[in-house]
Amino acid sequence: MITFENVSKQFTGSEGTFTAVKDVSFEVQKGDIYGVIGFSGAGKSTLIRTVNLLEEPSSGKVYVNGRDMMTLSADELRKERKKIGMVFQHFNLCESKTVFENVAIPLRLSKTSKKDIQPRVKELLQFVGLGDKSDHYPDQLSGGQKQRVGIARALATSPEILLCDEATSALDPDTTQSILDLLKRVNREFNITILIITHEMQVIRDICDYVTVMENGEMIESGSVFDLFSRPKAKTTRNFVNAVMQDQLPASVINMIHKEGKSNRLYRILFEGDEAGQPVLSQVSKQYHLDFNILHGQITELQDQPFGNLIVEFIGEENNIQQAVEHIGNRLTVSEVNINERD
Ligand SMILES: Nc1ncnc2c1ncn2[C@@H]1O[C@H](COP(=O)(O)OP(=O)(O)OP(=O)(O)O)[C@@H](O)[C@H]1O
Repeated sequence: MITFENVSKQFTGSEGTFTAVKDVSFEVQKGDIYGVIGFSGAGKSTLIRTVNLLEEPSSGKVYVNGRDMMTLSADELRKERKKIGMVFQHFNLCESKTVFENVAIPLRLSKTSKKDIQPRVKELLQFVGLGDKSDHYPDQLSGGQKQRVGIARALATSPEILLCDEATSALDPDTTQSILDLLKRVNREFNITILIITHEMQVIRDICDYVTVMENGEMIESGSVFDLFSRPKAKTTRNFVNAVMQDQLPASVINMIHKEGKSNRLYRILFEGDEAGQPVLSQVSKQYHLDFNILHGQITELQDQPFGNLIVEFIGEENNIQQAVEHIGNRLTVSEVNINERD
């Protein structure tokens, strides 16, 4: 649906040329929610803006529905842009217009007949939960409500793609969650493909199917959200994952282990899908006569599947521990944790 092929973008200013995006290639399939995560300045905004050519790539290509956006005539580009809605971090609402009029803007621009505008806007406001705010002005709304107006406006012309540029970054955690739930409904109910850029790993965890991690303009890691969370490779990715999954032992636990001077073995166990519901630890504990101590971790949901990441200490005979780990490894992902080398 959206293909980035070796996309690079340079900006030239008084201080010379700066490369904001370097050789980025990935594909967003129809119906997916695809996230791009990175710190400030990683090049995310520049990249997302190449999709509707708000920013022209310096080299490489961006295809939308198989069409190279750079080769379109002005008229064709206008038509393609109608199929791409955009949601912004700071909402970009027109403060002097009512909620109704803000949502109607794209309909008026696309010359929708007056009699069709009224029911369409009403339907959109109902969908985003603002059916009673039609005559309000933006300054009478909370941040979350403003973003709902922004989403309704982006959906007005029934786009196939929604681009979200840090759509939740200006919102508090509860409001973020409600906007993410709304974006998920947009995706599921209208089958709209969503490309979202963010610096918040929670956004990736909660709604995305696939993710690309960017750093200094480059893609450093890419894959399904499940794979990236369960097996992050790059250091930056691990830091992002750790921010929401707490998959590293906290210093207090490490200090406690050092203080006790115990040499028992610690293992990281990843539970995925159906396995997350199985009593694996109590089974091996009985079978191999071991005690176990869950030192850290959590069970959460990724892409609508349970996912657990636990750090467990086994206490017992070395031989039994080895057999238990082998047993667990036949069903789950298990690896030894060395507390002296933080991974
Ligand atoms: N029009 C421009 N002219 C010059 N430099 C630019 C321009 N737009 C972006 N940049 C630079 O390109 C780099 C990437 O910016 P970009 O906004 O794409 O990053 P980002 O990952 O979206 O970060 P943020 O979340 O802070 O916007 C930054 O160093 C920025 O200063």
